[in-house]
Amino acid sequence: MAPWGYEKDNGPAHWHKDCPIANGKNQSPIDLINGEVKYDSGLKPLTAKYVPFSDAKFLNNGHSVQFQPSAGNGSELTGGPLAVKYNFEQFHFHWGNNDTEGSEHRVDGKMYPAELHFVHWNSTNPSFKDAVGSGGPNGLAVLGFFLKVGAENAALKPITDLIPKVKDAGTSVTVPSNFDMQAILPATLTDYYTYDGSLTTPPLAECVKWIVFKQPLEVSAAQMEAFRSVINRDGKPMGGNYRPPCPLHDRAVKTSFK
Ligand SMILES: NS(=O)(=O)c1c(F)cccc1F
Ligand SMILES: [Zn+2]
Repeated sequence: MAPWGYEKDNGPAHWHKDCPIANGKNQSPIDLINGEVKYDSGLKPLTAKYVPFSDAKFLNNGHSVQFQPSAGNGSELTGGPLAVKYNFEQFHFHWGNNDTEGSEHRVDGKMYPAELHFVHWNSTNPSFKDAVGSGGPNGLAVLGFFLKVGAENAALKPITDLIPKVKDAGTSVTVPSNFDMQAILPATLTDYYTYDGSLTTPPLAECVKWIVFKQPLEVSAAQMEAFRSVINRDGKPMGGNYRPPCPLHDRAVKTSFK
């Protein structure tokens, strides 16, 4: 099989051949159906403490554009449904070729134009890779933010301004050290959905505590167009790099809000 992607010949319907867990019972993303979620008053806000990175790259890996520090720097996530501290690993995006599609998670069947994932790994493991393979839903904690078109996002502008420099697959650029990742996040990380799931790309490991925020972030139309100019490994627009929703099976989706 050609390396996995999102085209007809290598897209989500093919992934099960190399990753049989694709048909597992804890797969992501899912459709977050408000009539089926359950409020949990024990779910407190998340706390993200992000320290500016002196050496980080922004890269086009052929299926997303990704902010990737060269090493950890004490940036961490705690609180919410998490029992321990999680180390920041990377953030990346999924988006569509028009404003009616692009997000991985959906809310009552509605897709947003894009979704931003902040990936963290359980600090009781020696590395990100070990956390992915650690078994069970506590290896990674991924924060999901929906993006909708509106005002320009000043916190994301240093990143979206770099997109033209990573238009082609396999290219990367150094991110200025004064980039303030913390500024991307809302001041309080309160209203979210949380459930046990998987990576949404191969290897699709069922190792993720998903935390998807109810309130979308805004980006400008120009910032959305920047994403839509990115090219994938086959020389086609990368837009459409989202997996469709997977069956919930007997999982519960909890909310921190009523
Ligand atoms: N999309 S996702 O956030 O599940 C994800 C990860 F967490 C880790 C690696 C790749 C990837 F795509
Ligand atoms: Zn993702």
